Amino acid sequence: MTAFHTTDHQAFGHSLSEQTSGGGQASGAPLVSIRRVSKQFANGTIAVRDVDLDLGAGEFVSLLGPSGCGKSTLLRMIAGLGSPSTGTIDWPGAGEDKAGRDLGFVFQDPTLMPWANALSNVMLPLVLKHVPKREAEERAAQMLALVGLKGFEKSYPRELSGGMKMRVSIARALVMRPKILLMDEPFAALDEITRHRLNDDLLNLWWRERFTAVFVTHSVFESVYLSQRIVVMAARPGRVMADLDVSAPYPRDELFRTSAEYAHLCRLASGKLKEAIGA
Ligand SMILES: Nc1ncnc2c1ncn2[C@@H]1O[C@H](COP(=O)(O)OP(=O)(O)OP(=O)(O)O)[C@@H](O)[C@H]1O
Repeated sequence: MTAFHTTDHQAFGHSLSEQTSGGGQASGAPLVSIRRVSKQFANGTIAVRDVDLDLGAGEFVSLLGPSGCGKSTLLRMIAGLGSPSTGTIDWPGAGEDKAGRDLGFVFQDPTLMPWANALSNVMLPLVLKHVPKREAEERAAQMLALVGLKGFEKSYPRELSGGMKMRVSIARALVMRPKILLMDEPFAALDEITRHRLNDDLLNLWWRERFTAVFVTHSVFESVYLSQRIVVMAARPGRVMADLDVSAPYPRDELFRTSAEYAHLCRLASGKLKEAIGA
């Protein structure tokens, strides 16, 4: 597990502490290293400016900020879906070849193929990599079981609830066992109970599989519940305002969600977000 420079969290127990470097410096070689990245679109909008961030292997990081602060733009650039106007995004362990950038992406919309059942949807990345059919079926079925959809392999997207469709989407993103899972507000359209359940199951999955998770959200509550680190962003131009270390231990569950510590952490993160919005 990656360790971070912290200021006060030992002294205050359950607290948020700010990274002293301001650049999110993980110890050891980071999985992804973002340096002075800016993105200006053709219409002149500066979506992000001068972002410095390291993403360490195995950590759970949220990008938290108001609408328009560049969270999605940053996530998409990490995924290679669009390049920075200036600055660099490196994968130190992956070499020059982009194929070494081993990632899965989950969008807010599950984007499933409506004509294919759950198993076939999850098999898609394996089929594209020419994995033999039998093996692809087995791996996709295992992944569906891991996201809690055993027994729904033959179901079509129209037969699944919003939460179940999102589970299929996560299974599809994880079926190649990527090192990093990038998620762009994956649960924003779901009701609160379903969202809580998916948060819990995502954490269990992350704990078990040890991928790096980067989670874009507007929600202070969701970011505190899930993350080891919260990168708070501000808009116009999109930039990083704070990099917070969430000290609460895992596993996190319903007890944590209803605890005074969680409420306290949410208050602190909310304060940081307000500062960012006011900046
Ligand atoms: N393709 C594009 N062309 C021009 N401007 C864009 C494009 N994509 C995003 N933007 C602008 O860049 C800024 C950042 O957008 P982005 O979607 O990254 O923010 P966000 O924090 O993810 O917002 P939200 O939470 O609403 O999804 C916004 O002002 C947006 O309008």
